[in-house]
This record gives sequence, structure tokens and C-alpha cells, in this order.
Amino acid sequence: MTDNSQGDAAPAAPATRCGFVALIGAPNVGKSTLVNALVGSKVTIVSRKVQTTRALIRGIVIEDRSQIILVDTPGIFSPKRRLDRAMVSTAWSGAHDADLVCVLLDAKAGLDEEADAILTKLASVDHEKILVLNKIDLVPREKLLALAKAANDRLKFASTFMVSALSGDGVGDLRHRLSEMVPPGPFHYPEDQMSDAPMRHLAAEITREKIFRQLHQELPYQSTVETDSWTERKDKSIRIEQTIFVERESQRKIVLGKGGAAIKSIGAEARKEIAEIVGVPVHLFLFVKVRENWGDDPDRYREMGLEFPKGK
Ligand SMILES: Nc1nc2c(ncn2[C@@H]2O[C@H](COP(=O)(O)OP(=O)(O)OP(=O)(O)O)[C@@H](O)[C@H]2O)c(=O)[nH]1
Repeated sequence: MTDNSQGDAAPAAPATRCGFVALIGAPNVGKSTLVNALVGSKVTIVSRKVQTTRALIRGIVIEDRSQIILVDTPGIFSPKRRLDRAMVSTAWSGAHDADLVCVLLDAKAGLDEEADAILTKLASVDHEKILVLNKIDLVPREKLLALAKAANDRLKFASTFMVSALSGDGVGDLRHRLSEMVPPGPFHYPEDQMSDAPMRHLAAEITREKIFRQLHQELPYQSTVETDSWTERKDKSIRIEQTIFVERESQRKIVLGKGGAAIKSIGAEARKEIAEIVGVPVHLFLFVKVRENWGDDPDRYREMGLEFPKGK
């Protein structure tokens, strides 16, 4: 890693920043509207269909020299059924993995039961948190100040923003603050891949899930999947190439299966699910590669949207 902050060598280019920001809020607080306002028209947002099933990238913002990757945390509500509880715990783990947490409250609804449950739960998340009061166009100023104070009394927030995602009011300030708060580091997504990035990432997640479902008893370590290319063809179908990385030759054989049976079935399931989401036919090509020590490579963790465990 290079350090541009000291030394008297030639002046370095200003350092970049990049980080994952988890958006947390009860249903209907305006998350989608805010993502659209933050991102602008640059990046296509992942289909709404998949929001309820897994945490995923909602949009990528470039501000100054920072790349801000907005991640969704689906299903943050008071879970009643067991299945819902499992889903919510996945969502919260998304919050733990992110670099920053952005908590959205509906200013009109105030600190209702759902908002209260979220604030309680957030007490166990160590990352810096930003409070965003949305829909300020619907609420008189005094009420906003009282709500900001009440929420800050409940939980320590690094900053509080009052915005209207719908009108765009206050959104620029929020974007700027996020760009300052994400940690220093290289962009995770090259700028020429940004518009595909959410879909590439989601497609890799889907394949990873299929591998896990089919092979978790045989594969002791988690493999990692990367989408190498995503090309739209003339007939509107999409050609996707992915590489599955494993650590040993023996694991490669497991992923391939007898006569390629395992990879064929993983590919068929993943292809079907990706095609359902994108709504056009998909041609999926999977490759399996042995890459020793990928578990020690910070980039692989980033691909998975995880923090590289420090100090090891
Ligand atoms: N008046 C007003 N309405 C808003 C604002 N932001 C969002 N809304 C409305 O609130 C409703 C819910 O917004 P969504 O962005 O779909 O909220 P969400 O449920 O958090 O998003 P998802 O979880 O992605 O479905 C929509 O009708 C929006 O138009 C705002 O700043 N002001």
C-alpha cells in the first residue's frame, strides 16, 4: 500500500477513497428515491424484484475522488416469522460489513415503532452512522429539529442530514459528506464498468449461492466468484463469463463434478435465476480456477463486499 500523505518525493495525485455505505430504513422511508437522487442518472439500479432476497448494491456514486457504493439492507422490520428473522439477520450482517451506515427516517412518521426497533438494533453496529431525515418537504421545521434531537439522544450519529429525496433538497450535502467519510483506497469498480457493476456483482452472488447450496458438504471452504465479462448481444440476450476461484486442485474437481455434472447444474440454476432478474435470455459461461491463498488477498474480500480482516 502506498502512503501519499508524507515524504518529499514528487507530489502524488490526490488519493482516492472508496467504501460501502449500508442504507438502513423501514419500508417506505424513501430508500429507492434517495438512491436515485444520490446516483443521478448515471447508473442503472438493480431490479426491485430482488430486493427482498439479499443485500445488494443499489447504486454507485462518484463524488470528487471518492467512490461510494450504496448497499441495500432488505427486510429491516420487526420479524415475526422464523424465515423473516433469518432474512433480517442477513440484512444486519450487511450493516456490520459496510464501512458506514446511513440510517433513514421518514420525517413525517417520526420515531414510530419500526424506527425505534431499528435504532435499538443499531446500537450493536460499531461503524459510524449518519442520520438522514427524509421527506422534509412534508414536515414543519420545528418538528424536524425535535426529531433530530430525539434520534440523536437515542444513538450517537456522526452527522445528521435533513433531505427531501423527492425534490433533491439537501441531497448534495449528504453526497459530499459520504464522499469524505468513506475510507481511503482505490476505486472498487473501474469507471467503465460502473453501470454494469451492480448486475455483475449480483450475478456473481447468485452463482456463489448455487455453489454453496449444491456443494457445501463437500467444499469445506467458501469459494469466490467473479464476473469477468457482461456483454449485451445484438439479440438483447446477455453473455456472462464468470470465474469460480478455489484454493486447491482437489476443490476444483469437486466444483466440476463427475464429467462436469456439478458445474453444469450450478450453471443451469444460476443462469435461470439471473435471466429472471434481468428479464432477457442469459448465456452463462463458468470457469474454475485454482488460486492459492485467495483468502489472503484483500481484493477478493472487496469483491464479496466484505472487509478484509485486519491484523492477521
Ligand atoms: N414527499 C416526499 N415523498 C417521498 C420522499 N422520498 C420518497 N418519497 C415517497 O415515499 C414513497 C416510498 O419511497 P421509496 O423510495 O419507494 O421507499 P422505500 O420503500 O424505502 O424504498 P424500497 O425499500 O427500495 O422499496 C414513494 O411514494 C416516494 O415517492 C420525499 O423526500 N418527500
